Amino acid sequence: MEHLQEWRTFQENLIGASERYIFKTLFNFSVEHDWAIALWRLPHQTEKHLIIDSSQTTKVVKADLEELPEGFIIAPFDGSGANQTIFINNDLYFSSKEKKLSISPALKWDESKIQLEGLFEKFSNGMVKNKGTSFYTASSDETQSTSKDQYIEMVRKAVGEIAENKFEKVVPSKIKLVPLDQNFEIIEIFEKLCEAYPNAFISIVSHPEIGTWVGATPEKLISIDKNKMFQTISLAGTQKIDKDTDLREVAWKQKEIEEQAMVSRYIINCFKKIRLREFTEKGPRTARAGALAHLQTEFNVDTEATNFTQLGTVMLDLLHPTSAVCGMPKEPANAFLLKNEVHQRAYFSGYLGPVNVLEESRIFVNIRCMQLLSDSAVLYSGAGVTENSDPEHEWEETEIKCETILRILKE
Ligand SMILES: C=C(O[C@@H]1C=C(C(=O)O)C=C[C@H]1O)C(=O)O
Repeated sequence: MEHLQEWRTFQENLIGASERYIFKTLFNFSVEHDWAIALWRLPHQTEKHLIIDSSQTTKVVKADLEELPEGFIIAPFDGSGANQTIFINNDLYFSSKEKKLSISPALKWDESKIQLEGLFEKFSNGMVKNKGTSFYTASSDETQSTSKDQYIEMVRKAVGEIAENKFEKVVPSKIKLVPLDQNFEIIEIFEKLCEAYPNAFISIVSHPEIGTWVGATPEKLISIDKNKMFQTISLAGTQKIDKDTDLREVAWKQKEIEEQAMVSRYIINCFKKIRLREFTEKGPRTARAGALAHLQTEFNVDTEATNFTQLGTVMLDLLHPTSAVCGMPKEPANAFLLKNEVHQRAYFSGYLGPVNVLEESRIFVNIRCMQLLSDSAVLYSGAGVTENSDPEHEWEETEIKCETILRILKE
């Protein structure tokens, strides 16, 4: 009974507190206790979700959406390397809509009570008011930005190998090291990203093992909604647009049209592999991602009508990494990247998102993102190279893609 009263007071305090204060307290408390955190906002929504895994263990998982409990998944670009697919279990869940913290029924009340006592206290004392928000910083080997010459050389080499028919498309990436402002405040960055990019998936993953990744991605990998509808998209082709550009007026060149068609073809091939014919295809149409426009085609499947309940898991396995971030065919393009990219992609161009939260799974490609080090950030971006690529133009494209995050850091 005593606990119940404490819990009620705590929930009442939450209602009176600001969203930022709540996020900050939950981050600081989690980092003090080695708990993992994921904070996100879905495209076209205002509700923000935060989950905490209080197990103090790193959960390495297989991306099996039907088997996994409620939580948040983050997978690297290359699962055969040093980085692994990690799951953040939903032990504690906070929604900005309900302004309520819920404890997973799987957590035993007595045990969690001991852990949460400090949190109750922290909240009522307003102990974090004058402190910045803490986050994990994993060590990173990346100490140098990719130079323009380096990148252009890599694109030239890629065009050469495409001319030799080694592959059709490849997506070389680069990194950009940026010092962090002394007053860097991660929650403020999150809020600004949410505001600037209403149709992106905004997220922060902060985990003792993998550090902190922040992103504003326009690219859905797969989703399964409450009605068991499956969706994936092909997103590629890039051009800069103004704030008030009418998307219907945006024209595309042959290079971009072909580049995006390749991604669609890749998705349809995945459907073919599993003999699934009952999908609908919508597009391509122009989609906005901040100051950029992309070409996008939507693919939808009713998994109940087709009696294919594991479609999400099967497609996740087949699709990743798609030709939007790796290349086509996958194997030779991937071999090119392994050989020619100097940096580790780690979780860049991997995937991430909530799994089975409120009966939905929404997984996105981790692009337009950065990894946070203690006093700097590593930004990542790539550009699709085909036989018609102009190296200088591709470099410019990677610069503009970095701007998605960079302009918010500079604000
Ligand atoms: C690889 C990135 O973006 C991908 C590549 C695109 C392209 O080559 O035109 C467009 C959208 C994304 O699928 C990135 O943002 O880093």
